[in-house]
Amino acid sequence: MTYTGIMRKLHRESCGLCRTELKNFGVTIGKTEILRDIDLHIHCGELTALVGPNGAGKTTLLKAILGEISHTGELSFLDAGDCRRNPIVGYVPQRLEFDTGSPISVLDLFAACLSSWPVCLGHSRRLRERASARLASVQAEHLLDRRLGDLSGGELQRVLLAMALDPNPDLLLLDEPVSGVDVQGKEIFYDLVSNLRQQYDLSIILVSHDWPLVSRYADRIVLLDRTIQYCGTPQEVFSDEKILRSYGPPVREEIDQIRVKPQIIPSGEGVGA
Ligand SMILES: Nc1ncnc2c1ncn2[C@@H]1O[C@H](COP(=O)(O)OP(=O)(O)OP(=O)(O)O)[C@@H](O)[C@H]1O
Repeated sequence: MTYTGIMRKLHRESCGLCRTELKNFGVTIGKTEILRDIDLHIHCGELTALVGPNGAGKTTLLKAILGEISHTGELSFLDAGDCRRNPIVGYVPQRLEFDTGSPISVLDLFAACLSSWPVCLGHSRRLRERASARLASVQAEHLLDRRLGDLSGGELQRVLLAMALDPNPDLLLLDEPVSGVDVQGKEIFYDLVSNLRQQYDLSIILVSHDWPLVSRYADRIVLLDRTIQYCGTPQEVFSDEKILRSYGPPVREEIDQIRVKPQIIPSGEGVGA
């Protein structure tokens, strides 16, 4: 195979070799230990759903991976050539806080993040093309000149997703990215994420309380409560009576519904946490 052929394979299909590794990872804030003993491999082309009760430490884990708060243990990215380095991390927050009456456009937002040139002095053609291409990858090119405050919840999250893909991340973090969005908007968003995972061979961690969506889109589920309680495919999680028992009545009901109307799409076998 030629070099170009290999590169195309690495970048367009899941090579299964690249991974972000968390080893003996923990977070302590003040005297409070919030996370401990997290050992996790997140492979390329894989969507890992992070599920757990309120206060389990899900957001804290994402913040520590992003470097917003300090952690103990190791975080590294291993590429297909076995080179270890810090991962490039993309992040889509639950929501973006901004003044909805502000005249700022989607292009202005890209400009503020991608360039040091003052937004009020206009945008270069190059920046416009770059933002446009990123938006096209999430089917949102038409939103480029729209005012941020005029976007629907689903459209805004797609814009944030496009921004999280620039530069190409090794690991994409999604923190309940569509919690306030209607069912159709949610499906559009997750279909996109699922396609991007394959197209760009992305590793993704998705925090969600939405069991039906998780069962449909995740390759792997990590149950977190201060540390990893369980790690397995959706099929393994939903067929483990012990796990179902320990996840309380509300979750149990949702899971029972999923089992009555199965939505699980079989995925790869490896769960190697
Ligand atoms: N800066 C902080 N100082 C002290 N404790 C904190 C701090 N930030 C978070 N915590 C605590 O850490 C625990 C985990 O919080 P975190 O927000 O990560 O949970 P979560 O799993 O994301 O919860 P939820 O599902 O409700 O969003 C909580 O008990 C929270 O009160």
